[in-house]
Amino acid sequence: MTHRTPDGPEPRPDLSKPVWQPPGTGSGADGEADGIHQVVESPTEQIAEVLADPQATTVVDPTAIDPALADPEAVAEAVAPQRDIATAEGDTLLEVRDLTVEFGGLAALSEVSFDIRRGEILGLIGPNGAGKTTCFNAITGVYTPTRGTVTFDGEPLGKLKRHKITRKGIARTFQNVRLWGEMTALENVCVGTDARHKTSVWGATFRTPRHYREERDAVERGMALLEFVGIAARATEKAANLPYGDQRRLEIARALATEPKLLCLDEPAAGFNPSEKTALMGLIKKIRDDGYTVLLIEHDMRLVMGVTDRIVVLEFGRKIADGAPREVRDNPAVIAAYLGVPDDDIA
Ligand SMILES: Nc1ncnc2c1ncn2[C@@H]1O[C@H](COP(=O)(O)OP(=O)(O)OP(=O)(O)O)[C@@H](O)[C@H]1O
Repeated sequence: MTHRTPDGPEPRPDLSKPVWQPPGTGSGADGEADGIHQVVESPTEQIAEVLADPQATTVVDPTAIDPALADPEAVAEAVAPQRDIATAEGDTLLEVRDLTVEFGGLAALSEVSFDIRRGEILGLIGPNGAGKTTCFNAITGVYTPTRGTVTFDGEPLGKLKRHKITRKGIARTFQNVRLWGEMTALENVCVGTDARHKTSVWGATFRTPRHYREERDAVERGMALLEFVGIAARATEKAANLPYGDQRRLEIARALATEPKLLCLDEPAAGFNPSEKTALMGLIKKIRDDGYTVLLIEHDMRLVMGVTDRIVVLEFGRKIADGAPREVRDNPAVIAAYLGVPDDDIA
């Protein structure tokens, strides 16, 4: 079976079967590969068994699969293996300068500049059509800016393609859920880890020891990620069968699987009820506390005010405010933009 990526026709590996083979059945012709099989231990084997079971679409007990998943600290460590950031927290991670995106004659984004600092949650807000998604798309390589620059971790992103930007450490979720519906939750997350794999096509074809090791690590980290976002019990459920809220969490887990330095969330709470929104706020803070930097587009002001460290406000493609949540909330231009006060009335 060929899986398609949400954005394009790139063929995906078939992960609907266990991602490795039992000892003695490997296609590797030499004993080396079998040697690797023999060091595969539970919990990985147990996860493989669960995945191999065609009836395994029900709730599983993650801690029965891997007792380490009961320890939140161990889970947090597995989710963010690089979280001891070499550069100090608070340094600039992403620099947007004079970013302009035009569609025909329409400027969806005009000369927008802001920074994202390491370890913060930055909110990007604004009324409908303000240019938030366009800004996201220009940062993540979906659109090529008409003018302006985006510098990430000290390097200009220029006209880099999306997958190269992902490899540099920017991951995102989309306004509309984009998952591989026929794949299980765990498989969706394991695909996210592909971005960090070093196995060559040759290595994958001939199933080298490194290939096995990477697949095994992907499954173990995948389970930790699902536990981290709160859906490990649904690991073996097809993504399409998950409740909507869990699908949103799965998207976040899959984005985290690429080990990003910056996680961009495009309206992650869209369609949530108030209690789901509160729970999501907790998750976003937990992600930040685990060492990630987060860029959050969100319509819900309460959520944005409650979770962000700083906020950038756009209106009609231009930045109208930038600051701490309280400053932004009290800014007359922001109030006018949201409440539709005539320009003349703005102090
Ligand atoms: N691919 C495109 N082609 C033409 N116009 C576009 C395109 N993408 C966005 N726009 C226009 O650019 C402007 C900004 O849209 P954008 O989606 O970035 O706003 P937004 O702040 O994310 O809005 P919303 O909150 O409704 O999602 C809008 O006028 C929109 O119609």
